Amino acid sequence: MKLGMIGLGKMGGNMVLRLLQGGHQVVGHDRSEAALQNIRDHGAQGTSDIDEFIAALGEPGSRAVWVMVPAGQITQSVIDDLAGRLSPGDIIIDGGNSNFKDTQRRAEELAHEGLHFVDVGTSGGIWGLKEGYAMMVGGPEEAVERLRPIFETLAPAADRGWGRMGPSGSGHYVKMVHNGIEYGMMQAYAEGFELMKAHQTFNLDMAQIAELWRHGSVVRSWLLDLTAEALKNSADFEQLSDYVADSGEGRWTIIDSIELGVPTPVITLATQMRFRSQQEVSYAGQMLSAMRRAFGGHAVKTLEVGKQEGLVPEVQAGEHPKAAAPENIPAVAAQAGSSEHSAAEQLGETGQQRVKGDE
Ligand SMILES: NC(=O)C1=CN([C@@H]2O[C@H](COP(=O)(O)OP(=O)(O)OC[C@H]3O[C@@H](n4cnc5c(N)ncnc54)[C@H](O)[C@@H]3O)[C@@H](O)[C@H]2O)C=CC1
Ligand SMILES: O=C(CO)[C@H](O)[C@H](O)COP(=O)(O)O
Repeated sequence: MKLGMIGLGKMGGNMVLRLLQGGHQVVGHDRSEAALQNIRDHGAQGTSDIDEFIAALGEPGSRAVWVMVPAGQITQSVIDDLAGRLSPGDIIIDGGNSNFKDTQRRAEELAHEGLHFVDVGTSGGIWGLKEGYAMMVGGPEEAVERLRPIFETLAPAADRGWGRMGPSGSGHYVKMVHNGIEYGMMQAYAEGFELMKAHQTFNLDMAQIAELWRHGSVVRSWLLDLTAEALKNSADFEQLSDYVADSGEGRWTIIDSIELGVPTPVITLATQMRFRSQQEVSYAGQMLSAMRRAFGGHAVKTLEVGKQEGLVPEVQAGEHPKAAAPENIPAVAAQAGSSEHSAAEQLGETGQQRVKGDE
């Protein structure tokens, strides 16, 4: 079958290669010359000229274009552009991680133009080329049937790993929940391993445990396989930042759970943990420190930039990269009126004195 592919990045590029291997004819379009060259090197036609791309797709009414670009505004503008160029009977496929509500709206709008819209929640990442892609398909049955040869080639096997979920939006909806589950599973592994690493009594080897659990354990999974591989290369692992991005699917899953009144505590907390990781400094955390200092006279940690405040850490500084010991502890000690006591004790006394003074 002939298929047009717009977006030849990590996903679209490899999907083109898998389709070529399956004997399909593919025309690719991307803004990136390197991405185009990659598919040309493997025998596909690739062009950055959208008119040339459309012309190469075949007869109006029988054409199919798979869109595999970043979700959101880019997907919207690519679909808008396609809608103006295609004809009734043609199919647009959105294989990205689009919000299912956008998909429902797009399907309705495109139906008015006589265009079929098929949403495909696609899973498999960069491994899909070799292993095949799991595809959760939504949209009109007739259009999905026409695309069967494409799904059968992209899937891990012709009769497995893909299927029509229901009407437009259902494919992206199921993929959204899939990714919510992904967040929860990832978070559970990450927490368990962090706990074992912190429990220093046994000096446990994380790489050894991850590898061991891959074989026969109840918690073995593909995510664990990838984790075990990552832990083998400790030099690479240790230089990773703890910033964890999120591209929307977790947030939308939580919104859906709120709208339906269905509890999703694991997915929700896993998503919230990503938000926390994305903060350089937590305003809420600063506020907690301010309150503790105010009501209890407790010592609090300061940021590097806030050293001049001269606050005393309760715990030895340097344990957390986001906090540092103030350098002017002696100044605080002097202020507290005694250099005999520990700085933390002195700060506590200062707090008590201030409360007394206020009365
Ligand atoms: N990377 C992953 O593991 C997965 C990604 N997805 C989804 O697949 C979609 C694509 O993701 P990736 O391939 O990872 O992204 P990517 O960033 O690797 O590739 C996107 C490609 O689209 C091209 N592009 C951007 N704007 C364009 C435009 N206006 N016209 C033509 N080409 C344009 C870029 O040049 C790039 O080659 C996204 O919606 C993503 O959420 C879905 C499942 C897994
Ligand atoms: O769909 C995917 C995997 O199934 C993509 O890798 C997606 O980008 C992962 O979500 P996030 O970026 O929010 O971690």
